[in-house]
Amino acid sequence: EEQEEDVLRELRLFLRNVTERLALDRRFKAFTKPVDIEEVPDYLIVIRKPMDLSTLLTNIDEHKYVTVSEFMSDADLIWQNALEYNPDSDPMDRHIRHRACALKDTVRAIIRDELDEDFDRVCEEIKESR
Ligand SMILES: CC(=O)c1nc(NC(=O)[C@H]2CNCCN2)sc1-c1cc(O)cc(O)c1
Repeated sequence: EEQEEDVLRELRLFLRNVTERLALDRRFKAFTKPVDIEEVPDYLIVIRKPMDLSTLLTNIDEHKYVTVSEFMSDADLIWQNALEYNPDSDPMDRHIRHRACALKDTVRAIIRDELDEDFDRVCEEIKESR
């Protein structure tokens, strides 16, 4: 009902704010847009579920997420994919892995510091009721 839509609207505002802050962070430039398959032709062979910060924003606007946990599953794909695609000792691989780990830690720190656990519980209850 109306109260549920108010909660989900507030969730979308929170998730957009988090995602936009990540997209403004220069460390995460490589994660802001889908990997360009022209530039990186083997990417889709290695990475089955591509994800990036602009796609997270599109998903938010399309009401894909009812809980923070669902959002986190997609957000985690970004750094997990980067670690998987860049496993080598190559300096570029190490550079991307370092940024992927920074993204993982930053997302978790923001959620820990800024997500109210009672609000999260209400979202989880809406999800279970659907
Ligand atoms: C996001 C990601 O996972 C990514 N990984 C890369 N790895 C490499 O280039 C390594 C792979 N091993 C051999 C030596 N090169 S480049 C790259 C990337 C960076 C951007 O600025 C935009 C973009 O779309 C993708």
